[in-house]
Amino acid sequence: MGLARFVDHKEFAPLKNDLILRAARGEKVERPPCWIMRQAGRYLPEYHEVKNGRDFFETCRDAEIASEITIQPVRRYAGLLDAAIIFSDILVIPQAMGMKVEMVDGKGPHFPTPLRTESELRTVLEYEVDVLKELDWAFEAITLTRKKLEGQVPLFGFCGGPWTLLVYMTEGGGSRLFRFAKEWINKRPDLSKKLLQKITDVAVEFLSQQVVAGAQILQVFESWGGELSCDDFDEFSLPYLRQIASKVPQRLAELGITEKIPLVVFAKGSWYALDKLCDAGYDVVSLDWLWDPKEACRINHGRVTLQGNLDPGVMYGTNEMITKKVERMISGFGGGKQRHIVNFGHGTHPFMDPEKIRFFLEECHRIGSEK
Ligand SMILES: Cc1c2[nH]c(c1CCC(=O)O)Cc1[nH]c(c(CCC(=O)O)c1C)Cc1[nH]c(c(CCC(=O)O)c1C)Cc1[nH]c(c(C)c1CCC(=O)O)C2
Repeated sequence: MGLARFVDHKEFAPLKNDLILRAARGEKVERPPCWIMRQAGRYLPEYHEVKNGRDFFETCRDAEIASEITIQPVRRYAGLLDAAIIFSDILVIPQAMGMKVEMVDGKGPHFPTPLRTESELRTVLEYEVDVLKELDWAFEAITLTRKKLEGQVPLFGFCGGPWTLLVYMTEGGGSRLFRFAKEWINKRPDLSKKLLQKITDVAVEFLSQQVVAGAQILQVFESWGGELSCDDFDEFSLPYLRQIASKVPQRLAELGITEKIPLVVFAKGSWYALDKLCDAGYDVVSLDWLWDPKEACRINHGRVTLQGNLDPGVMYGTNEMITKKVERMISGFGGGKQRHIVNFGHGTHPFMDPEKIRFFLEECHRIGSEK
């Protein structure tokens, strides 16, 4: 068991807006809280200005820059966003596990030596991961961001889901066919599960230490969930997502944090798993835009708070269209006064107009406050 970095939470300013925490707990709220996956990043001119051509992971590792980028959308959309999410990436876990990951401009992540052989995989299994040491920069960025936020909104910590990280580690980057990841789970399910377990152990420690550093709510991004069949999701994703939800509170208690930290899971594309995800130990289940909110609410039956799920592509439309889709979303989730957090069904795109996103947020506030 590693030690904790010492961060005195009393030095953090009191939270002025706890709407998302209340909604995650299932309380009745005055309007649905709003935030957007990838709300920091390439669609914002101020992101490019601060990044200034630097390497992506270098910007993540610089606490000053990462905190500035995290706060940019909160500043630009003053009063419209109800959470910040730390500027980092899901691929920092594979890095902490000893793998090299580069971010290639215009192409996305690239692993020069993906896991293709048993001996390569065993090297990662045997690698002793010191989460506090390998990811110290991430914790430093969280602590600094939390201070700079001055209690305006809660700060999200996050990590990748184990299956999604296995995909990147074996494919070596984004993929269309998932040939190598599918080869691993279908040829060597035993070894695949060992890797998933190792990633899970690192994820539990990483998420818990993010809370020690100052994160107030956590999200697990199982972005490639929908590439698994229903059967395989039950075997290669769900058990590890469940473990994360049950072990993070245990680890937090060991680390002296007794307050309940809301946990969010986003398993993109795994529509067949909604019922099970509502019982997986998370407070919030995030939905992609393929869901009809009414149908999702029917299945959920009030067990968790649902997050989502506007098609991000609506941002390319007219204001009238945005209004119409926001109305449908909020009324679909029952009016937004309970068990709903507004979000997109996936992240922003680099081509989006920041003013459309402002309009979207304003409409969510207006429509979500009605009645
Ligand atoms: C799959 C995944 C990744 N990273 C992430 C996921 C899960 C969410 C999802 O499904 O989209 C998570 C992530 N990545 C980033 C954040 C920051 C916080 C935020 O949401 O604002 C978060 C939460 C920044 C980023 N992560 C990345 C950027 C772009 C970096 C740049 O070129 O400036 C940002 C702002 C790079 C990245 N990182 C990843 C990819 C595939 C890419 C390339 C994306 C692309 O080209 O569109 C892996």
